[in-house]
Amino acid sequence: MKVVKVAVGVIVNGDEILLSLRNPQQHQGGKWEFPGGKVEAGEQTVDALARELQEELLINIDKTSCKPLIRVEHDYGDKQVCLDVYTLTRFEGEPQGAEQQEIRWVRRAELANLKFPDANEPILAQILKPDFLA
Ligand SMILES: Nc1nc2c([nH]c(=O)n2[C@H]2C[C@H](O)[C@@H](COP(=O)(O)OP(=O)(O)OP(=O)(O)O)O2)c(=O)[nH]1
Ligand SMILES: [Mg+2]
Repeated sequence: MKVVKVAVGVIVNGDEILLSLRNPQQHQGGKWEFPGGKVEAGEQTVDALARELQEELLINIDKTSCKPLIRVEHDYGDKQVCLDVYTLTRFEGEPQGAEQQEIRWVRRAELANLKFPDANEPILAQILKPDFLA
């Protein structure tokens, strides 16, 4: 099966992280996600991340503030994904759910109470480490 390469952004503001609710008709619909999307052929991952965050949230990120956090490979059975996850702290514009999706700033300690796709487990573990972003 072909692996879908995905650029994912953990957008951090102090102790809060920006989440986006996947639309019900999408793969893994109805679950919270870190915004991002598929990397196109020939595209650099951070460029894909910037493009996706512009499309989904109408923000312009500072690519130099993007730091690799973790790579997660996960097989959903119907779909295999490789998530390249970056933290970022600097962007311009006020985030909006440009694709009619709900968005929400959530404190790190609250993340454990929300439903995420299975692939996100190791990402959440990284974010919940005491030295995250230290
Ligand atoms: N963005 C994002 N995708 C995730 C996360 N966790 C996870 O398993 N995924 C999966 C779900 C999808 O199969 C894939 C991302 O695809 P996507 O649907 O967001 O791609 P896209 O934004 O380019 O959207 P589309 O135009 O294809 O609908 O990665 C996550 O935290 N964020
Ligand atoms: Mg997306």
